[in-house]
Amino acid sequence: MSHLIVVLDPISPQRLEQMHGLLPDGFALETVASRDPAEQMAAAKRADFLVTGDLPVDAAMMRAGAAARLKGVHKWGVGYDSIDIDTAREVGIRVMRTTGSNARAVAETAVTLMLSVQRSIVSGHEGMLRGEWLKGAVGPRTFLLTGKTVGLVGLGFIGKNVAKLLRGFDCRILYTKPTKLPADEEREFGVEHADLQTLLRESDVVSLHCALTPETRWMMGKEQFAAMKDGAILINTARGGIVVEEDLADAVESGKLRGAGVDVFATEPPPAGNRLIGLPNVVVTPHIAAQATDNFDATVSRMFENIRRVAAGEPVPEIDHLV
Ligand SMILES: NC(=O)c1ccc[n+]([C@@H]2O[C@H](COP(=O)([O-])OP(=O)(O)OC[C@H]3O[C@@H](n4cnc5c(N)ncnc54)[C@H](O)[C@@H]3O)[C@@H](O)[C@H]2O)c1
Ligand SMILES: O=C(O)[C@H](O)COP(=O)(O)O
Repeated sequence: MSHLIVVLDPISPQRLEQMHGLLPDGFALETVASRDPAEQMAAAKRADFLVTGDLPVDAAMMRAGAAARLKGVHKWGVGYDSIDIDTAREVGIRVMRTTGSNARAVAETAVTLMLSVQRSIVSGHEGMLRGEWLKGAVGPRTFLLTGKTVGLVGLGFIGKNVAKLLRGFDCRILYTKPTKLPADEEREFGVEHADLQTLLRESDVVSLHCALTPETRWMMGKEQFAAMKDGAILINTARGGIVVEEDLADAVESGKLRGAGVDVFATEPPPAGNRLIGLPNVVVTPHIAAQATDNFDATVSRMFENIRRVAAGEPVPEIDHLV
C-alpha cells in the first residue's frame, strides 16, 4: 500500500524532482500549488503525512486529517510554532521536525546580518545602484564587529553556532536562556550567562535565537529597546512574533538603535506598509536564514526517514520527535 506525503508549501519543479529521487519505496509525493486555506485543508484530508515549512497546520486541519487518514505532520526545519501540537496530541497525530538541521545556515545568516549592519554594506550598495558615491556619508555610520559585546537570546543549536562563528571576531559573548549551561560548555563556546536585562544593557549587538512560545511572544518591545545600549543593533532570525515591529521601527527611527537585521516577520509575507522595510540601516531578508542548497538532500532524507518510521510503526529518534 502506498502512503501519500503532501508538502503544503509550494516548491519548484526542480526541488520536487530532487525530492522524488529521495522518496522511500511505498510512498507517493505531492505538493499544494497555493497558500489558499481551502487547498491546504483539502491536502489534510487526502494525505497520510503532511510536510510544512511555514504554512500553519491548525486544529481544524488536525481534526479533519485525523478523521480521514492523516498519521503525521513533519515540520520542514525546526520552529514548530505554527503547528497545533496540543490538538495533534489529542487526536493522535505524530509531529516531527529536523532538530538542528539548519543551525549552521541560520547562524551564518545572523552573522551576515550583523556584519551587513555594522559595515553599512547594504546602504553603500543601494547608493551605488542609485548612482550615488556615499563614501563620506556612510563612513561615519560604519563600525567594527570585532571586539563588540554580542548578546544571544537563546543558546540552542543556532545560538551555539553563532558563538562558534564569532570566535574570529574576539567578541565578548553573553547569553540568556532559562537554564544556564554547565561551566565546561560555557568555556567551550566562550560564552557568559546573563539575565535578559543585563544582556540588553551591555550588548552592542543583540541576536535572537529562541523559539516563539507564549513566554517569548512580543518579548522585545518598547521597554526592552529602551533598556538597550544607545546605538546598539538588533538581529532577528528567530521569529517575527518575538518582536513588536512598530516598537523596533520607532527605536531605529529615533536613533536609539543604530540599525537592525530582520529575516522573520510577525506576518509573512509582511503586508505593504511594514515600517521596518525601507528604514535606513535595517537590512531585511525574506525568511531565508535556514535555506542552504547544500543541506537540501540531507534534510529531505532525514524527514522521509522519520515519516517512513512512523508508517512502519518504528520509533522516531527522540531528537526529532515532538508528539
Ligand atoms: N529564520 C529561519 O529560517 C529560522 C531557521 C531555524 C530556526 N529558526 C527559529 O530559531 C529558533 C531556535 O532554533 P534552534 O534550532 O536554535 O532551537 P533550540 O531549541 O536548539 O534553541 C532554542 C534556545 O532558546 C532557549 N530559550 C527558550 N526560552 C527562552 C526564553 N524565554 N528566553 C531566552 N531563551 C530561551 C532555549 O533554552 C534554547 O537554548 C527556532 O525555534 C525557530 O523559531 C528560524
Ligand atoms: O524553523 C525553521 O526551521 C525555519 O524558520 C525554516 O522554516 P520555514 O520553512 O518556516 O522557513
